[in-house]
Amino acid sequence: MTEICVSYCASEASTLTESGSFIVKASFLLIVWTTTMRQAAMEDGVSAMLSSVVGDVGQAVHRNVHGAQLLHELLSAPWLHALLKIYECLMQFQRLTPSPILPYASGLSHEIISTVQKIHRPSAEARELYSLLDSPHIQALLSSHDIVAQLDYGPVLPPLPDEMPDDEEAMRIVCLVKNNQPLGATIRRDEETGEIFIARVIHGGLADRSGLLHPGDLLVEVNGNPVVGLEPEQVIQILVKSRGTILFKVIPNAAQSSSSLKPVYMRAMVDYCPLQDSSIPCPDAGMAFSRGDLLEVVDQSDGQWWQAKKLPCTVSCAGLIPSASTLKSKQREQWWCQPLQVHTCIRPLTLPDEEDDGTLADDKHTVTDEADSDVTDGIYLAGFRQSFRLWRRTSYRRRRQSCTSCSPNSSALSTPYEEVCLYQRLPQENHRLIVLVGASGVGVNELRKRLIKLNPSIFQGPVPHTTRPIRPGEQTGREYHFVTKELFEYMVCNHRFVEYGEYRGHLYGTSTDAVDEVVKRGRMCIVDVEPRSILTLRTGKLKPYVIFIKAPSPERLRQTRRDARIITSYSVNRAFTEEDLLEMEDLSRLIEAKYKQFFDIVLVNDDLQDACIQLCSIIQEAQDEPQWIPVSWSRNQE
Ligand SMILES: Nc1ncnc2c1ncn2[C@@H]1O[C@H](COP(=O)(O)OP(=O)(O)OP(=O)(O)O)[C@@H](O)[C@H]1O
Repeated sequence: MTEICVSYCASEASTLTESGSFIVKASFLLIVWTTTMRQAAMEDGVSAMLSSVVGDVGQAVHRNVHGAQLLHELLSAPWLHALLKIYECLMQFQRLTPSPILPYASGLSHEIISTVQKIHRPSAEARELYSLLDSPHIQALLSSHDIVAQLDYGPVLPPLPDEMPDDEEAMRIVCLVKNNQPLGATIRRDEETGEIFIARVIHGGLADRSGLLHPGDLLVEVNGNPVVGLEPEQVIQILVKSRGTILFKVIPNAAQSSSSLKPVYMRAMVDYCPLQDSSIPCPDAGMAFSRGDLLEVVDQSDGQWWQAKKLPCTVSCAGLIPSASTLKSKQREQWWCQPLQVHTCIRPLTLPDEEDDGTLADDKHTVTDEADSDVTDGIYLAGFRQSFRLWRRTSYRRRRQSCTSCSPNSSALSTPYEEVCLYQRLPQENHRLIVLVGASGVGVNELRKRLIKLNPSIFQGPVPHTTRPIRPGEQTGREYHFVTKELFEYMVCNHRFVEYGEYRGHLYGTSTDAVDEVVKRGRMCIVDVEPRSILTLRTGKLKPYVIFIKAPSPERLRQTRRDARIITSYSVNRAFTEEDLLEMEDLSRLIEAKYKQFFDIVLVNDDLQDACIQLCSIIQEAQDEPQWIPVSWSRNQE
């Protein structure tokens, strides 16, 4: 069965059933009229008033007044005249119905009796009033009055018979007024019977808001044209050609479910564009999204196509998106079509690095493995040593060259959506792990260092591990955890490192234990990792909050980094070259494109001072304000 989007424009007006009784759903127009012309109706009748307005509007049509034609068609519609006749009957009925002045006269009588009783020296009239009201006859009379006054004597319409004969199906007539909004419904044709059905109603669209059209409703007529046997495209043509109002005759779907669906929140882990998807039932109703977008999925009743809105939401109407299983099968298809990629990123630990042999290092600027200043307020800033940073820098480059396809989103098995929920950290809970990622040289370490220096009793970095020999003045557990190569390799085998690598024959790494240690001490742990390591850190226990440090615009990058210095494996503290800046911009773009679904926020490192202030307030919000986290993190705390 093909499904097609009803893309003409309409709005709800009224509906009638043809089985004797009527349901009147007054349009906005009628509501306005009833309030403004109620008084006029008492005297002249609304029908007469409508005729005179139609005459006036007719003159406006002759004068080519903008919109007058549409209004004239609307006001001349037979259904509106019929509706107003019904309204007049109801008004007349209301006028003839006596209405009580007081619905509860007995209450007033009791109030008067108790007031008179309290008078110190009652007058003769007061005494007479008291005996009158207190007499059983008057009390019985008032009580009978109240019973009658409180009864509703409105006309009771007979209910629809439960079991209607087959030849007398309840037909719903839905009258809609064309405007510039899409109807928000799709139709499909049953290939066996040729019948046209409403396939789906888009949440928040006009059809949904009218409450008159539902999935499964059988479309019988459109503007008086029987549609059985027509192709969906032909039905659409009728709709496109119609002007003013559109009349649908539908047989409601008896099995309609009235259950209100609870929205589910998902983070998109893949990109999707409905215009490039030939399998979507209606591309016009589709909603594009990209990785990292937060989606409010309002309808999952169809296993293949869900309905969702993008948050923060600016439109009331939902869009069609592929369900998780539909996206997964698409991913699998794509994966099989990809050319085979040989991954070269897996290298033995002991393989010497071409950049690591030391012969390339500038003799004048030998790397000494010293940090600018290791100590602040008597507290050591761990993780800022040059060798450790250089290992990160070289491993970055190597991976980038050799393994551009090795990203989470290229995997056929990656989850297309991640269910999320709002999480508010309680004061007694551990702080969330703060993860900074960014292109090499963009300023991740600078920002991290400034943050820790600002308040070392709150912010702290994990102490890295290394196999390089301890030097005089160093302490294990302060600059590094100095361990043997065997122990390091044992930890690697046991997945105890967030990331690790080799630099000039020595191994360096950040262990999960070191991160835990900071968190357990009640501090806020700030780590700077390669983007691919985010995956290792994404656990319910650490609840990482990932901040992507982004390079500013090319002009601002050149302006702000004019006096900045970087360390490379060739030299320490040299100025940025044009090549460095181009590489940084390129890498920044690449990282964002590949990993943005894991970022909680993006911070542009333009002016250093401003970036630092922003970082502080971002971290405070991350810890104290409600944030979206994967549902699995709130369930398990492993
Ligand atoms: N916004 C900025 N304005 C000016 N200079 C900056 C800014 N941010 C960082 N810098 C400077 O740029 C240089 C490189 O920054 P940093 O050492 O933090 O890089 P990084 O991102 O940690 O890269 P790597 O991990 O390769 O060392 C430093 O000298 C730093 O002071």
